[in-house]
Amino acid sequence: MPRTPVTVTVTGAAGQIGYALLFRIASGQLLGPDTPVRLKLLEITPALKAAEGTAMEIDDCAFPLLTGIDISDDPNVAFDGANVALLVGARPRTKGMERGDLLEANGGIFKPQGRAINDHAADDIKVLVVGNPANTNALIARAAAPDVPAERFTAMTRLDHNRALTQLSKKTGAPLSDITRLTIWGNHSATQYPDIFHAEIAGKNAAEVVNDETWLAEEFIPTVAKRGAAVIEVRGASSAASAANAAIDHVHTWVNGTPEGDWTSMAVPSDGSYGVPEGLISSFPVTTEDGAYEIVQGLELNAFSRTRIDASVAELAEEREAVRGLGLL
Ligand SMILES: NC(=O)C1=CN([C@@H]2O[C@H](COP(=O)(O)OP(=O)(O)OC[C@H]3O[C@@H](n4cnc5c(N)ncnc54)[C@H](O)[C@@H]3O)[C@@H](O)[C@H]2O)C=CC1
Ligand SMILES: O=C([O-])CC(=O)C(=O)O
Repeated sequence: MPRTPVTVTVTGAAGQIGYALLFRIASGQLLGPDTPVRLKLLEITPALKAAEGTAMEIDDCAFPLLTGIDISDDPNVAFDGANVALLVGARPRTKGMERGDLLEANGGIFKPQGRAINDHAADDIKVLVVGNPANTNALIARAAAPDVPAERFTAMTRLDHNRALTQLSKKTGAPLSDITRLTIWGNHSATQYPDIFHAEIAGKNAAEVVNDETWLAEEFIPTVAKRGAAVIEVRGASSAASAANAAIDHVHTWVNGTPEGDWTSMAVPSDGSYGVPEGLISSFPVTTEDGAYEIVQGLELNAFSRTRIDASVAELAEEREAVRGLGLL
């Protein structure tokens, strides 16, 4: 018997991430090969035609799992009945900007969308915020949705996680499949902290395998943290297909679970774990099972890690104050 379709709402559907994301969702890569999908696309009015063009192409793929596509410029319509919401629509940064520079331009998008999710989404709604500054935009959306459990609002640090996996694999020569328990802590910004002290390579401690503190501090961490800017510099536009890939990974893991013995990185509302003030949407190591996630508990943090996590969390607290000042919380 065919399963009930899952409604997936994607904002910014006509943008570059949207173009790399929608076909993969419709093909079953987001939720799995047995789950039919209904797509709902949200765009601003001037971009509706471009979204329609993308929808025509999706139709032309004849994806067996896709049961329909609706397009709207009204968040109340686009989030109606949504089980999964991917909030991608926002302005990307350009050369020379930090993601935090987008707070004012993009923050205003997420309050009405949070409200629309509150009023119209399905009871089991799961939200992933991709649009930058992702953590604080998720905070804004969450604050506008008081009837939705706070933990359903998450932001994306999976791209950072994937970037860190590849850098570690290149340094050690270990295959990606041997690397587990890597963590991105904090903000999706240049202050983020990619942590290999608890990571394992084929079961051995990754920091001990690397055994090179200079590489860790001067190459690995800045390369991962500034990778978005490096891509903008070289490509002339911000990461799109890799961001779409990470969004697929984030939701797929949330819905389908982390492998035994491993975890992933997700920015989620803090419950006070690891001294991160409650409510801030900060990246943590998380495990997932049956569509729910839990922050991994009990990791010991050395002074090197503690200082970096504190710096990134302090930035999140500053961003929260800034959007409070803008009347967005
Ligand atoms: N968290 C992460 O790891 C990453 C986040 N990003 C962020 O994702 C966002 C989107 O990036 P791109 O697709 O490259 O940008 P883009 O400019 O190609 O597309 C953005 C789309 O959003 C639409 N949009 C704007 N306001 C909207 C609203 N109120 N409702 C619905 N749609 C709206 C625009 O019309 C446009 O089609 C940017 O903020 C970018 O910085 C990008 C890469 C990674
Ligand atoms: O850096 C940017 O502006 C886009 C982004 O978030 C990333 O690539 O990580």
